Amino acid sequence: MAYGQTGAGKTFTLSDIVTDELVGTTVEGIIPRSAADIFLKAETDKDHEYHVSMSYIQIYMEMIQDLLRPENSNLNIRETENGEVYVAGVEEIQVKSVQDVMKLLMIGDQNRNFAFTKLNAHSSRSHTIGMITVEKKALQPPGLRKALTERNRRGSNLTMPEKVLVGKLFLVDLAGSERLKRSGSEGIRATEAMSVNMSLTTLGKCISARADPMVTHVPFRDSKLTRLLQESLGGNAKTSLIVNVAPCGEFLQETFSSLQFGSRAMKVSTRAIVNIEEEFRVITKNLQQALEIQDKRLHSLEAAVLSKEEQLEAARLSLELQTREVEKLRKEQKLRDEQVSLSKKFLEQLKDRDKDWQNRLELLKMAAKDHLIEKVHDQKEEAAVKIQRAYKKYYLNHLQEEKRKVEVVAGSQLMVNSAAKVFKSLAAVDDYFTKKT
Ligand SMILES: Nc1ncnc2c1ncn2[C@@H]1O[C@H](COP(=O)(O)OP(=O)(O)OP(=O)(O)O)[C@@H](O)[C@H]1O
Repeated sequence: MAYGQTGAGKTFTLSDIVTDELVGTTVEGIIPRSAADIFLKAETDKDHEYHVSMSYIQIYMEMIQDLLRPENSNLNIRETENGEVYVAGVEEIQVKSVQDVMKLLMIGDQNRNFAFTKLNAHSSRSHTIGMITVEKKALQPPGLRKALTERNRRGSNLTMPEKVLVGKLFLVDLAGSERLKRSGSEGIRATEAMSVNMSLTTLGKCISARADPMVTHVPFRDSKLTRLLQESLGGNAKTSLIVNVAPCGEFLQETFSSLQFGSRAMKVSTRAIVNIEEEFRVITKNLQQALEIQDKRLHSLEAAVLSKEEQLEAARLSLELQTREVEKLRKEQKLRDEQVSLSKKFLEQLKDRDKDWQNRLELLKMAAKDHLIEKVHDQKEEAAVKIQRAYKKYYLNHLQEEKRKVEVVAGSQLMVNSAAKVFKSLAAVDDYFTKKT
């Protein structure tokens, strides 16, 4: 971390690579040197695998901007469950060489200058923080890797969690620490200067608090800078503070306060421990797999629930239809019952009427019978009379005829006697019929 007034050489110390072509020497800042150290170590260590990534941000007026993705201009600081502070959503780019690191620094500085030109501000008004994360993982012995591959081929899904060392290097180029009065700022410049002042003052307070074992509260949360550097200021970290001072007498006051700041910082002791974590990629992969399985289960459960809901809905509809049908049938049955009851009543009435009619019919029959008998009797008698008359007429005619014949044959006595007998019998018949009529 480089502290000092503007122009005192903080950026030069941290990131510049200056080549003196006349003498043929190159002076490199701390960042290129640190990166070179890291990559040299990674290259020569054959027992471990290294993964190096880099982020580059600036804090301007208490806003965190990602210099590798400048559109992310107001990032938030978050804390993990372990109390590790990090910038949420910051771009982390893998780097494989010092050149990669310097290229990203250059891109970040260009974005920073572009942003400041747009704001008509000076780059010394912001703190820049380059973060290099190194993950060191022990390589798996080839035999173990082979055995694992073999087991997985047979259907297992084994991923052996590996222990990795994780280290973070914060390279902090603080904003110029000159006094507000000297910067002679007004308006937005004054606000910028106050913001820088506030964060540097908070940094001083945190360092003082850390340096004093009697003080328990350290105001890390008072500024974004101290919040982010919380671990570096006396926590689980190794911290180096470079105080840059200008050699001119003109800046005596600034030089004095910068040295005071440095001397306070010297009292702060840090305690670094090795950060061993399970490799997050393996954990992520395992979690991802577990998540996918859960997702699938969830989907199938959702589908099952959906199908059950559909079945339930169908059953509910069917029940509703059946209930309506039953209700309809019940009403129809009620109507039918009413009709049956009415029909029964009507039938009873009909029966009564039928009885009545039967009686009447009987009476009529009897009357008709009597009438018929009477009529038949009359007709019989009438017919008998008619027959008697017809007989009488016939016998009379016959007798007349016989008489005439007798008269014709009157010559014989026998005939006369016979005739007399006939006349006698005829007279008897005539008498009989005459009596009858
Ligand atoms: N030790 C040095 N040798 C040669 N040149 C230097 C040295 N220190 C600083 N300079 C030069 O001084 C100028 C200002 O330095 P630099 O930009 O590093 O200051 P700074 O403290 O980072 O300022 P700011 O706060 O504005 O960022 C640069 O041109 C730089 O090259």
